Amino acid sequence: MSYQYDLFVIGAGSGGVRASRVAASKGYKVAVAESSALGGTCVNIGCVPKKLFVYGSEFSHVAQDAKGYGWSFPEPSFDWKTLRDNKTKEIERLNGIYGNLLASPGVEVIDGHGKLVDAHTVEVAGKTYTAERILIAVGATPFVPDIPGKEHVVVSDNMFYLEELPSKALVVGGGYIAVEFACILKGLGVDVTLAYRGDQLLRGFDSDVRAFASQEYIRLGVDVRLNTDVSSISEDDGIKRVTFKDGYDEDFGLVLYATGRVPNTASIGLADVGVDTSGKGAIKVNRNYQSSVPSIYAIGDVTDNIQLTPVAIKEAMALLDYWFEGRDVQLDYDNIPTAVFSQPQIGTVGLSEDDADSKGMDIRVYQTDFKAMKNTLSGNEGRSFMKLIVNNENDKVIGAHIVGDYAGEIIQGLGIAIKAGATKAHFDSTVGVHPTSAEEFVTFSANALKQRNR
Ligand SMILES: Cc1cc2nc3c(=O)[nH]c(=O)nc-3n(C[C@H](O)[C@H](O)[C@H](O)COP(=O)(O)OP(=O)(O)OC[C@H]3O[C@@H](n4cnc5c(N)ncnc54)[C@H](O)[C@@H]3O)c2cc1C
Ligand SMILES: NC(=O)c1ccc[n+]([C@@H]2O[C@H](COP(=O)([O-])OP(=O)(O)OC[C@H]3O[C@@H](n4cnc5c(N)ncnc54)[C@H](O)[C@@H]3O)[C@@H](O)[C@H]2O)c1
Repeated sequence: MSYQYDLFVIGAGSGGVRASRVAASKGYKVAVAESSALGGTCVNIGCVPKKLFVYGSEFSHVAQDAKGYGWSFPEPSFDWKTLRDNKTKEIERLNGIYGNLLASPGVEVIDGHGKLVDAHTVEVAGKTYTAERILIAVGATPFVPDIPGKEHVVVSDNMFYLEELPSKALVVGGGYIAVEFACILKGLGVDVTLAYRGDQLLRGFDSDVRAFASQEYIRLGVDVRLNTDVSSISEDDGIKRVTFKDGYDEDFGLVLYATGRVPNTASIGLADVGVDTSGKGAIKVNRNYQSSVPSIYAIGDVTDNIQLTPVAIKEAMALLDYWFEGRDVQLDYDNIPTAVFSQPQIGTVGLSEDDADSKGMDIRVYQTDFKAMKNTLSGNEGRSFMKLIVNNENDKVIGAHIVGDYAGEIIQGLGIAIKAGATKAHFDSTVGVHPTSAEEFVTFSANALKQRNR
């Protein structure tokens, strides 16, 4: 049987772009269908514009912090449309780069929504295309719970194109997107309430990190309300009236729901072709990213594993090795470093203290919190936190956690050390970089041992 393409990819996001362009550069005839902009969530409505907004937001502290260093500025002011539109120009520049990345190895880009017709056929805008293999990399989309008035809320996708910034906003959720946007909005001058239904933000992170970060968000001026959930929302003349489950009402200019993301599989014909999915619509794959239909593969957020860009990219590379070198995929999902770009940032890699305890491991924990040097002259009260978890059985460092400036940058290097199996003795024998916050990780002494009741 001959097909038009060796590989047809649905979705030109983090995973789909990498798989398409590398497969084409290795000699496959490849097409990719994209229903929106090249680059996917990360480039257009995720990591990249989000980080640009974080930078924009952080400038709000500069004038205040610089005073103690001798600087004075006229009263600062902020123009939302300048930030929003400069961000959009930068994203459009990146879209062009992605177009070139795909064009140069000869990937054919097809505009439109891809839908499976059978195990080897995809339909896009009324035309059908056949391929020996189909890769589904359609990502995920925001999930909003079914509450009365859900039509009055926005999701992260909308935050990048708001016409105006509200003066007062409610952010609902307690994960990455909720805390990142609560801090972005606060820095941009919005009065922010962050409502989370659970008893602490950032489920899944180390408990001390969660408590410390939450305190720092409060210090920043975010009104963090735990054990709080919304029962309904109504709108009058643009003002959103939110009724909370305890019966209390409050008005906001904007309500952002950041309550998780679900795989983008509602309308791609999976059931018709026999591709198995989980309850949430995630495509079930084996270790080589092959679905229940052998010619159809899936990577990235659509499999609802770990929703991070570098994970989608690594999965694409692992799948290419499987196809081209015949090597079974051995991707190691342990010790994936990650950062939350809140203010302050969080960086984390390896096990939390809670994870290690629940595995019954014999551990010791070093931790410290301190005022970073930059905050001394500025008078900024913000503090940093660092924590190292060590396995007593073999002295290996099995977890590192930071809340503070540059956490995302610092954790990348610690990720390498932990991946390489570094012990506490290796950390101790490493010469610190002085004066930095990161040097705390190589100078933890017995004085920093956490008293644990175990
Ligand atoms: C606000 C936000 C901030 C984030 N920040 C970070 C961060 O800082 N760091 C990080 O690592 N991760 C971050 N993420 C997560 C990251 O964006 C995703 O994990 C990553 O983009 C997943 O890549 P993917 O290839 O699976 O899917 P995506 O990048 O989502 O790409 C899927 C593509 O498929 C297209 N598509 C969907 N359906 C179809 C169809 N039927 N036909 C054709 N095309 C289709 C979509 O338009 C999209 O372009 C963030 C996510 C969000 C929402
Ligand atoms: N810096 C980064 O790397 C980064 C940034 C943003 C997003 N992401 C990725 O995108 C994913 C999605 O982000 P997210 O913040 O939407 O999801 P998340 O899973 O991190 O957080 C979702 C939050 O919504 C809450 N929630 C879920 N259902 C709810 C309901 N019915 N009512 C009230 N609250 C509810 C959850 O308890 C949780 O706190 C993340 O898990 C992450 O993998 C990464």
